Amino acid sequence: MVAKMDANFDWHQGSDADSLADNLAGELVVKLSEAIARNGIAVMALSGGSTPKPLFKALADHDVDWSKVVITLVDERWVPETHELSNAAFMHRYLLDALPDSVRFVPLYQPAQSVVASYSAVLGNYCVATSSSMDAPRPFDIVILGMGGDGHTASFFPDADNVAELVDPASSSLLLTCESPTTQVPRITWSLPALLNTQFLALHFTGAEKRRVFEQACAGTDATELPIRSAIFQQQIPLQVYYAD
Ligand SMILES: O=C1O[C@H](COP(=O)(O)O)[C@@H](O)[C@H](O)[C@H]1O
Repeated sequence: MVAKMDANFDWHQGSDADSLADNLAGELVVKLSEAIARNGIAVMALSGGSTPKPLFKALADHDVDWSKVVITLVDERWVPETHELSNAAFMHRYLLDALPDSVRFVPLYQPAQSVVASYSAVLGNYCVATSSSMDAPRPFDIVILGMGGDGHTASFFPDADNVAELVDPASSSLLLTCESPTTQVPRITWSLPALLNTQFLALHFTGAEKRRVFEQACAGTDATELPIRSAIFQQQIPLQVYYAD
């Protein structure tokens, strides 16, 4: 008999989206400083979409040694930065452009390559930025996930052909591709094992509609149906849920 795994999360409720973002940004600054003190470097994977806008703005106001911070994306749409769907462009607009030039950013989109062919280039850039080797890339210190109304997180979409692989905690890949009827363009995403290999894992979302999706996710266990379950039902690292109505 397979034992039923419990949901593994702590709930942090904000009074509104802005104060939630301020609280989470304050926590991230502590985690960044701890990682820098421990390793001389802090590595943070952040989500795109629209929810993180106030978080990015709040984060940029903090005094951190940004020259010791490496930032990458949890996932990306396979489009250049000039495209309106680019998560990298979103991150530049609301975070990177407000930080000192010394901060290191590892984008996931590689011009002039197919998404699958880009894995080793992305990983290579990540390893150079984090002073680690391709055999043992440095784990993340911080991962901030988002969630869509369909229960997707990262680019783990429920209607993707490869959804079982996307939510597989034993996947041997660090990067994966996602194509589905709802994604508009192909996507690249860090895999579930890569994202769970972190010191701090948070899920940041707002609004009653998404809260219902989260509650529905907690009530079942099939992660191919609601991929956010892959972050809720795992025993590697407690998920810190940051929510406001
Ligand atoms: O497509 C994406 O959507 C999710 C959630 O986005 P939001 O606009 O509803 O906040 C995001 O977490 C993911 O990184 C992004 O690529």
